[in-house]
Amino acid sequence: MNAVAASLAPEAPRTAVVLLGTGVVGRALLTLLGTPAAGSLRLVGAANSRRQHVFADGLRPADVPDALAKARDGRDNAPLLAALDATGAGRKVVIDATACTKEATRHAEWLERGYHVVTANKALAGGHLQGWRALQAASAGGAVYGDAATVGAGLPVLSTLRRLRRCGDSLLTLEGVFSGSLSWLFNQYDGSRPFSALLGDARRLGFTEPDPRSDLSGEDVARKLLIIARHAGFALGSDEVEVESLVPEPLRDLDTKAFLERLGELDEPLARRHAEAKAKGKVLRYLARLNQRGRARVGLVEVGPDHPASRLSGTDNQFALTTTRYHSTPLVIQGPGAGPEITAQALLGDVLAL
Ligand SMILES: NC(=O)C1=CN([C@@H]2O[C@H](COP(=O)(O)OP(=O)(O)OC[C@H]3O[C@@H](n4cnc5c(N)ncnc54)[C@H](OP(=O)(O)O)[C@@H]3O)[C@@H](O)[C@H]2O)C=CC1
Ligand SMILES: N[C@@H](CC=O)C(=O)O
Repeated sequence: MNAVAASLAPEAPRTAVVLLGTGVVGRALLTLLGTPAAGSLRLVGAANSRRQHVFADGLRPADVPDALAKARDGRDNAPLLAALDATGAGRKVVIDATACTKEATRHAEWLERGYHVVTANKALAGGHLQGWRALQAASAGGAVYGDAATVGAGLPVLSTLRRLRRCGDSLLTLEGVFSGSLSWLFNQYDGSRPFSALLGDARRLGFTEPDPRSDLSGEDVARKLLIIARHAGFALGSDEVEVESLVPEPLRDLDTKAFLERLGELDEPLARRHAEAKAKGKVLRYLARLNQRGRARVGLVEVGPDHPASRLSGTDNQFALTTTRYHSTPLVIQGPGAGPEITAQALLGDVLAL
């Protein structure tokens, strides 16, 4: 019997959860919810973009895809929240594993209503400053915002920053590689295979955003930079990050399907950038930087063999934090920064930490 099945019982669970999003990350989380680590949780509802299914006594995680395929009601969060309430659980949690901006705008409201929110979706915390402020105000009521998955796919970046700040330390500068997919792409790319073919692989491996332009445009990296900077006390607006997009102009306004059919148009400009860097003995890395004056930039940079980002592999992210106490050399957090399993684990970890 799986772990959540073991908790299918009429008495109130300690923690009840609903899951929004059953894509790459959501499915990996459903797998983890079926393991003993999740034994104390009761999953009472799940939704994709079109439908939801609720069952107050608990859903077996493995049954969710089937239940959603058979569900008839159109998309509505009210029955999911009602299912959480009906459990009488001490901790009621909404897990957001979508990339949907509309759902993200509801995070603050859910917190205000006493639901904990655990999210991989960065659209609110990494969006307009107003949204970030609404989140801070809503969290003051006691409900917890679990955001480990929003930066570094769960690498201990935000938790470290919070701990340093509690001790009175302050972030001075920040630099690194914040995108797992762009890291993987530029760590692999040597000109022998077209960039578009590698991007296809990165999508299949679950590293990219649902629309890979969110990665290639720098938007996803900028969101992570904003989340970290805001945690560190920099009140940065989303329009204050200088962002270099790798998406050619004619591909920017297409729908996702049309964009995916024209991926080949990425190849020539990137092959040229790669050759230029190679001629100087350098490699390309998509870097994020925040300086002491709060100036933020994300974009493609040629780095030499002495630069720490030149030695990354796989989906490695790297966050170099210079603080008032980590001053002569930065505190560096490095490791895989994309992938369904580690992201799902970050979500589960935040739920279990409640
Ligand atoms: N992949 C990774 O390595 C990491 C991803 N993340 C974040 O995780 C999130 C999910 O990514 P991923 O799983 O790759 O994306 P997918 O596109 O694979 O899945 C997204 C899921 O969200 C569902 N969805 C969309 N809108 C809604 C809605 N309004 N209500 C309920 N469900 C909705 C989609 O439904 P449908 O199936 O109907 O399309 C789909 O099931 C993103 O925010 C991403 O930034 C964070 C860290 C790492
Ligand atoms: N698409 C993102 C996934 C994690 O946030 C990335 O490539 O880093």
